[in-house]
Amino acid sequence: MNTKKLVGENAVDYISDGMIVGLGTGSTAYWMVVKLGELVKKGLDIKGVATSKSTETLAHELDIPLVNLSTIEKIDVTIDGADEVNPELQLIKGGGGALLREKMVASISDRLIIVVDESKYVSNLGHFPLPVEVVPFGWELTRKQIEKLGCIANLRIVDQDSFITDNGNYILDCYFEAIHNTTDLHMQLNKIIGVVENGLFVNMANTVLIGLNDGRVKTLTKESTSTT
Ligand SMILES: O=C[C@H](O)[C@H](O)[C@H](O)COP(=O)(O)O
Repeated sequence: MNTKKLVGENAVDYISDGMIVGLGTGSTAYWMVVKLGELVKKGLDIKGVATSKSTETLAHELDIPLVNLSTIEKIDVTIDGADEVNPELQLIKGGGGALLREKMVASISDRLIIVVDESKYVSNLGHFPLPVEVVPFGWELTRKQIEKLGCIANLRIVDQDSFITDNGNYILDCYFEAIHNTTDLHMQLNKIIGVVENGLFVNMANTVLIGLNDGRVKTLTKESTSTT
């Protein structure tokens, strides 16, 4: 069972004609974008806003019309993946390095819908290392400041080189044993000079769709839970 495909495709039910849609990044959001491309070919009239260069490329390949974030004031719905989700619908994102653009898009979205497989649903955030985007200048100093908050922060390396985000920055993957006060940590991290943004999404998601191994999809909102 490809639960990422299951839940990604399921999420397009939240999209309708005339909407501006935030297009998430990653291997789960991918399936939503592909399905949306099929619907656009059949006549669905929407405009997308990409959360990364890779999603922008995919949307172009699928002929999904895009608008630039700078030209709009609000997005009707954004559908995106996550690396961890807790029962309060708080998230860790940025495993693919797209957290800054994802957070900018989410911040002007009327509704943020998160699509994950069941392995991502956890009681406490923090087992997955928290990605923090930092400017390359003086990054070792920034790392020291971040580590004072109680973690080990590793520079993300890909193919033996520093990973560079779409915005030209580095990612520090921060290993906290567990993250209990997400609001405080979010604020403390973003106060450090040199930090651009962190991967904690607090009070942003409205709905989480979880693809279950038995082929069903669980829908979580702050008020209710249902499985279909
Ligand atoms: O930077 C990447 C994004 O936050 C992704 O949405 C997140 O890492 C989940 O990706 P995936 O669906 O590939 O596990």
